[in-house]
Amino acid sequence: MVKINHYPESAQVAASVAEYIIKIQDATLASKDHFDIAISGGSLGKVLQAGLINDTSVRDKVQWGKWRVYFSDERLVPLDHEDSNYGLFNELVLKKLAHEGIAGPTCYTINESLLHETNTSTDSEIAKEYESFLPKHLDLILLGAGPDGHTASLFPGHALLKEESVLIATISDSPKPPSRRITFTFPVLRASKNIAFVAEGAGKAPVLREVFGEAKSNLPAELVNELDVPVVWFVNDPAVEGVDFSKF
Ligand SMILES: O=C(O)[C@H](O)[C@@H](O)[C@H](O)[C@H](O)COP(=O)(O)O
Repeated sequence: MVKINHYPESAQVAASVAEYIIKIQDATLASKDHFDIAISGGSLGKVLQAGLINDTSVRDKVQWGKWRVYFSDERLVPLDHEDSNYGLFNELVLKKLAHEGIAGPTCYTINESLLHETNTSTDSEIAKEYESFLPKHLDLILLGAGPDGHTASLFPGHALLKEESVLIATISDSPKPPSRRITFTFPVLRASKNIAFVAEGAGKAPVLREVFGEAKSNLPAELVNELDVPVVWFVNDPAVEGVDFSKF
């Protein structure tokens, strides 16, 4: 089941994403102690900062202390490196929360002690350890979509699209730098209770016309849409220019 929410302004996208997250957070916390949420890199950090922290009408509704935050993909660089997805979340969300005196979430990061700048022999240990952190079902996975249709670090035509034997895979040939990463595989996405995409900007329109088009594209973002999981897209109007919404 796929739903698309589109808005003229980025501020409206952020507000709508925040409202959606709070709804799932509240429904989740009504029956368990933690909210297991995965986030991605790219522009998502900015959206979360705008929607969940800067918007004071929402800020008090976020139960950060009960959040367990995972990363749908992570670049194999130190956590304070500018390419780190955790590093970005730290800069945009965690530091901002600390500055506001708000206690932050529990974050699951890659084990930096296993990271070597040039030697990739321990990358699979990093993936294996990260896999051990994952709950059976995430409550929500927030994804981005690249202009090539990739999501997390699952790239078009890559063998990892068919990976079923591990939950976290290593990738050493990512077409988008940096080339060494770990990523959720489809079994994790398939087991999630909810999935949402956030995609903004005219640069996304050509690929979203393919993802939502009549002809099957087999692009990773389209393969996520086809899962038996509720999938909601949050986009601004330029990102979906020319997209045919009739079947959604
Ligand atoms: O680590 C990564 O490369 C990101 O997780 C990636 O999958 C991102 O979500 C998309 O490329 C969309 O990026 P934007 O949000 O910047 O468009």
